[in-house]
Amino acid sequence: MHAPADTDTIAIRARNVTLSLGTREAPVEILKGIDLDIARNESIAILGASGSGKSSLMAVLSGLERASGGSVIVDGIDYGPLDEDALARARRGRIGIVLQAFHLLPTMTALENVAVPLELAGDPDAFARAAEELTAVGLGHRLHHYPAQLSGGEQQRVAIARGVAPGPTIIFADEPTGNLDAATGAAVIDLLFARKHAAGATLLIITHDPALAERCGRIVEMKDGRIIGERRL
Ligand SMILES: Nc1ncnc2c1ncn2[C@@H]1O[C@H](COP(=O)(O)OP(=O)(O)OP(=O)(O)O)[C@@H](O)[C@H]1O
Repeated sequence: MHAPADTDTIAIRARNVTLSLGTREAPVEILKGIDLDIARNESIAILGASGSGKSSLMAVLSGLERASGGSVIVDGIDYGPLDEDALARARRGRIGIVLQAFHLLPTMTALENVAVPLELAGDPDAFARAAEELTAVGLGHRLHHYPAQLSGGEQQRVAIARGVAPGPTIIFADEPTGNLDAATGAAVIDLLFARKHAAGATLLIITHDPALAERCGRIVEMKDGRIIGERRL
């Protein structure tokens, strides 16, 4: 495994990435040859209609799903030759994922939702670190509340704290404002960008909200498993 020369500037490099799911008899081609370079510290929005392949692309770039073809190099590490354990190690501490708030575990408090993944990753100060991160997203007074006791915006802030707490170099956010009203969504995005800047991380946001996409420095548009356009702001 060798690092390409431009590891210093490129966070993610995807080359001719394909993804086929479904069965062997009836494969469904979901990603159809994606080429994408994402620079370090960049903020990039992947915009596209429902079913265009945005979440699938995020899954492949974040190492949750393996590409069927092509190559994915993240932080200079080629995912291709890695076995499951090596891939999990490569993701740990490097990739932060902010999902929609409903993915919080309902039986755990806000603090536990953030701390337990840190603890599982071997952080000896998991609870202190989690409390710090929740305080940074304005939830220092809600540490022991369960998700059902929090508003939608507060739950999304817990999801941000959970994604950002391990100090990732790349943050992936899938529809982070999906279930929020416009004002709450804008506040959540302010917070996501603030945490991105504090961490000096690269940020990739999946959305079908053009207003959210405009907050990023670069917008890539997908349709039917392909990138069909891009613009820089
Ligand atoms: N496991 C699977 N098997 C077969 N097809 C799948 C599978 N997972 C996703 N798909 C299909 O792949 C396509 C892309 O899905 P994906 O979730 O990546 O789109 P998306 O752009 O993120 O959509 P949305 O905005 O609705 O979340 C869809 O047509 C979906 O039905």
